[in-house]
Order: sequence, then structure tokens, then C-alpha cells
Amino acid sequence: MGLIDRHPALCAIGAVIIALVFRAVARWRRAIRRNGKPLRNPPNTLPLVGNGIQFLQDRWKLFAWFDRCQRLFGYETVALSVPTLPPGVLIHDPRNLEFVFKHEGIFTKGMFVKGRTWDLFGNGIINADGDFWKTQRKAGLSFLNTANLRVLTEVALPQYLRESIEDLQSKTGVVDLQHVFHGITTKLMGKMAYNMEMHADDEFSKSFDYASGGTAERFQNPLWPVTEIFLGAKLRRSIKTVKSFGRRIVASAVEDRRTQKVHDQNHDESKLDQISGSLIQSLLDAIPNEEMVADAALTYLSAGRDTTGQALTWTFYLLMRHPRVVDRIRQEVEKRFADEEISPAEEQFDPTIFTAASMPYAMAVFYEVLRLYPPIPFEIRQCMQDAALPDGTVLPKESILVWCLWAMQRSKLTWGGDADTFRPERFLDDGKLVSRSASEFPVFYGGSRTCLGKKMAEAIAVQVIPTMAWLFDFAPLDDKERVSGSSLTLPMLGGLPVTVRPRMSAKA
Ligand code: HEM
Repeated sequence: MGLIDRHPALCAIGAVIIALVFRAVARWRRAIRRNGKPLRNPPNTLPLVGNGIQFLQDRWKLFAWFDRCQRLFGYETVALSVPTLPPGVLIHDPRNLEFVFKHEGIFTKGMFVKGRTWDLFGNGIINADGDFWKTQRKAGLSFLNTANLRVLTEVALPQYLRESIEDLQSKTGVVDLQHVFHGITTKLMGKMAYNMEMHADDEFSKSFDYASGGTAERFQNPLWPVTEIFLGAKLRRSIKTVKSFGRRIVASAVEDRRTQKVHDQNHDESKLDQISGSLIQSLLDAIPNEEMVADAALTYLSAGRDTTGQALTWTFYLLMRHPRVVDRIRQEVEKRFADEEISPAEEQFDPTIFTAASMPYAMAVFYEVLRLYPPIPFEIRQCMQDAALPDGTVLPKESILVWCLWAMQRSKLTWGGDADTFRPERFLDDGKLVSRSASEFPVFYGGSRTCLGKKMAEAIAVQVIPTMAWLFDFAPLDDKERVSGSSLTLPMLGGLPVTVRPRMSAKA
């Protein structure tokens, strides 16, 4: 239910306050121009409240509205106005986005984003700038190095995937696939990054999901500082739980050091144990303040596990609706078996034979899912100085720039007439995977702050998708269209309940 449905009285008070401050904001708004003229307004822009009502709707209705804007205006930049907030624009043109990626110093998260996410992420990498950002990025780069990624694909992922498969093979009745995939990515990040056993249904994970939803709603509700005074108790409690878990991660890493469980290559231990906790140890080496290490750790955890687990959930949602695509994945698996001279009937199933290079179709499926269901569905930046976009839009300092990946990645101008169709083949040319520029396909962001975990996400997807599609038939409980719950990422509201039928007796 949307905020209006849940709290009509509060929304009415909000509308009055919005109207009162509109006069002041309107003067500011006039400053955004293209070729000396004000920008066009999107549909449903109202006098006084501008687009404020759209932003109060449930997020999938907001995405649909962004999508409508994209269909109506093509690549044209349009005005966004939410009274009480700085003036804004909605951009669609990849040229503008390329400019934003190239000028990271001008278009930053600013106080607009940081003010809303600070409680949860503090100075974690997605909020940090300057040297503190560089330090965290360096720690992340060392964690995601080639050797560690090899341990991920050869040891950790097969182990956690195997556990999930065994679990699915023993299940009768309904299974929530979102929970299954979230479980895999939670265990992976927990062990590799922090040397901790983590589970998708522990108290921290539940609190984090709630806190992420509450934080995301702050971007839709301009009166959040007021409404949270009355309605924010659960959010405050959740953030407190999340923060205390961040401190536990740090305490556990410090204890690992004290008891010398920090791994050196000479120990007689598994490859996975050797690299476990490498992210938190690099962060501890580089950052003198443990509170800040905790922020950095929590931000990496969210960036790494939620995005990938959710992308896999949307993948199987779409696969259940497109059996033709499942058949093609299975054909690719059979070809892979033939190349490796493995009999498909063999008892033991080894997911490590699936790599990005050997499974272009499975990779294309993953990319096509990321196009239609981007795990970070919209982005907001704030101008640190006056700026002009390549299309001539002049933005005064502090104005807001929004792009909605959900809408942009459905643009017929960029993706052709069948942009709304799930067609993995669009990412293939002569059987080889084709890449698209970050400005056309910004799913992993672009420029100097491009996602650090792209390779990790791909490595996970290319093992999980063919393995699960080969071993199981999944069926949805109904044909209803699934939508996203409130979050900073794109969880499926209510999870993905399915029935599972093992296709063969192959063991994981
Ligand atoms: C399908 C999976 C993923 C998608 C779609 C994705 C997408 C993104 C996007 C859009 C951003 C920019 C966010 C922003 O600042 O507004 C980002 C940043 C980041 N991602 Fe990912 N991500 C994925 C998986 C991962 C994984 C597995 C990791 C591993 C830890 C990771 C680590 C990061 C980090 C550290 C940043 C911050 C980069 C910086 O600010 O310098 N991501 N990601």
C-alpha cells in the first residue's frame, strides 16, 4: 500500500505545507533552462505540488510514471518539481549520462542523497568522497582481485550452491526462490568478506531489509523528517540493529587478528579459509576509526549480496514465463557437457564448468534481466556547481538530476521496437556476448565510480543460472505480475514462491 492509502491525514497536512513553501521554491525552479526556455513538465504535473503526488505513490507506480515520461519525451530532459526540494530534472539521453559519468566531481550524491542515507550507511563507500572514498575503493579492489574471484568460483560458490541444491532436492511444497538466492549471496559475502557465518533470515538481514525500505521512502516523501517523528520508530530500531551488527563484524575481525586467525598462505587450511575476511581486514588496515570501518563493511555487504540475489530472483521469474529461453540455456549446458566430455547422466554435478566465456547465452540472459529489472532502479545526483548538460540544459548549483534505469533501459530509441520484450539474443552477435556502453546501459553505473563487483556478480550468475535451470523445473504459484518492494535495491515484494521438481537425480 502507498503512503497516501496508509496515512491520508498526514498526506493532507503535507500537501498544505507543500503549498505554503511552493512560492519560495518556484523562484528557484525558474532557473533551470534549455535554450533560454523552461523545460517541459512531465504528465500529471500539478499546480503548487508539481510532481510531489507521483513521488508519494508506491514505487512500481512511480517507475511506471518514469517509464511513461520516457515514452512521451524520448531523450528530452524534462523538469521535475517536488516542492520543498531543490529544482530537478529527469534525464533520458545517454549523451547526458555519459557527461555525468565523466564529471563525477560536479554531479555527486550531495546532501540530498547523503542526508537521507547517512543513518544507514554513514561514510560507507557509496556516500564517501575524496580520500576516504579512494581508501575504501582500494580495499574493495584488493578484495575482488583475480585470485579471490577464483576462490569464489572454484570453492565458495560451488559449496554454497551445492547446499542450496541439496535443500531444494529435499523440499516438497512451496519454496521462496528469493530466499534461496539471498541465502547464497549472504553466505558468500559473509564468509569471503568478513569471515562470518551469515544467513538470509537472521535478525540483521530482516532489519537491514526494513531499514533499506524506510531509507528509500525518504526519496519519495519530501516530508520524511516530519513523518518519521510519528511513524519512524521501527525504522530507528532497524537501523540500530543494523549498526550494532556492523560493530559485531568489526569486533569479530579484531578478534580474528588477536587470535591470529588472519590467514597466511603457509597455513594448512582450505583456499577459502585463507581468503576469508580479506575485505574487513583490508578495511581495518586502511581506516583508523572502527565506527567508520563498520559503515564501510555494511555498505559493501549491501552492495554485494542484495543486488545479486535479487537479480537472480528476477531471472527465474522471467525464465518461468519464457520456457523457450530455458530450453536454450539447457542446450548450452548440453553443449558444455559435450565439450568437457561429461555425460549429462553422471551423478556428480560440477558448476565450475560454467564460465562467462563458455556460456554466452546464460550471460545474455543475465544481462537481459538486468536491463528489464535493474537492481538499482534509479539514481539521483546533485550539482555541486552550475553546470550545462550536452543537450543545453543549464542547471544551477544544488539542482537535482534523476535518471530512472527502469525507464531508460526500456527505451525504444536505445533498444529498438521490441524494447519491452524479454529477448536475451539482443546481447548476442554471432553467438558472442556484446557489451553496451555504460551510458546506454547504466546498470553497473559508469565512470570512476563504476560498480566494483560486476565481475563477482557475473561469476555468480553464470554458475547459478545454468545449474538451477538444468537441475530443476520451477513453476510459479500463479500468473500474477510481480512487483518490487520498497528498498534501495529491487527486492521482489513477497518473495518468489514456486514449486520445485528435480529434473534428474544428478547430485550437486
Ligand atoms: C547484479 C549485481 C550488481 C549490480 C546491478 C550493481 C550495480 C551497482 C551500481 C548501479 C552502483 C552505483 C551505485 C551508486 O553509487 O549509486 C554500484 C556500486 C558499487 N557496487 Fe555494485 N552492483 C552489483 C553487484 C555488486 C557486487 C557483487 C559487489 C561486491 C562487493 C558490488 C560492489 C559495489 C561497490 C563497492 C560499489 C561502490 C563503488 C564506488 O562508489 O566507487 N556490487 N553497483
